[in-house]
Amino acid sequence: MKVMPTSLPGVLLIQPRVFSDPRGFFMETWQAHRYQLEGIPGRFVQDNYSCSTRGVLRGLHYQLKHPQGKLVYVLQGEVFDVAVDIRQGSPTFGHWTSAVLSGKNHHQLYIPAGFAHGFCVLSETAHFLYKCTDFYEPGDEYGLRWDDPSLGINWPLSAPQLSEKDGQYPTLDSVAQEYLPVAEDLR
Ligand SMILES: Cc1cn([C@H]2C[C@H](O)[C@@H](COP(=O)(O)OP(=O)(O)O[C@H]3O[C@H](C)C(=O)[C@H](O)[C@H]3O)O2)c(=O)[nH]c1=O
Repeated sequence: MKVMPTSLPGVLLIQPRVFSDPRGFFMETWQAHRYQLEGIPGRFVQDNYSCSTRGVLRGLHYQLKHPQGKLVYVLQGEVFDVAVDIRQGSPTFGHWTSAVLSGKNHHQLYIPAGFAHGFCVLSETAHFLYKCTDFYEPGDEYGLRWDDPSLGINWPLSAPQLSEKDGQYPTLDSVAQEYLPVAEDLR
């Protein structure tokens, strides 16, 4: 397994070891000890699975009371995945990083708690799995506009299919500080 830093400290790109043979392939998608050695927490409490069609964009979402760290990957299809540092006081506040995750490259992205997360689908369908470090709390869902000009994310599409909720989120510069997570080491 190879783990590489990204332009955002704490956000890690993981290339798990894949064992291919004439039957197909085998890979471990998570292993607490090995991932903890690479700085990825061993405490995931919830797995999520979403399926989306080409052109769908889910995000940019974050939580406040129960901020979720996420280990995200694609079983089938291809997505452009984005993490945005929105932690108050962070030196990389307002910066973003991205990775193309697919059922072919098997890459994973670890996104720490306190970051906004989203992805758009580049294939006919994308089966998206992720592990979360905290539980989902219906009243604890917040988000930012996918096309926030102050973020300048280079999405590889221009007219995504959004949920009604995702189409109404504010820009980062219009969100009051108390509605933004605090960097854990600054708590
Ligand atoms: C996230 C979540 C949702 N739900 C229910 C709530 C809704 O009735 C339905 C769809 O939820 P939503 O439209 O928020 O799903 P996504 O747009 O995929 O949201 C996710 O998308 C981005 C990319 C993320 O990183 C977050 O995990 C999450 O915000 O599932 C649950 O029951 N449990 C959950 O953990």
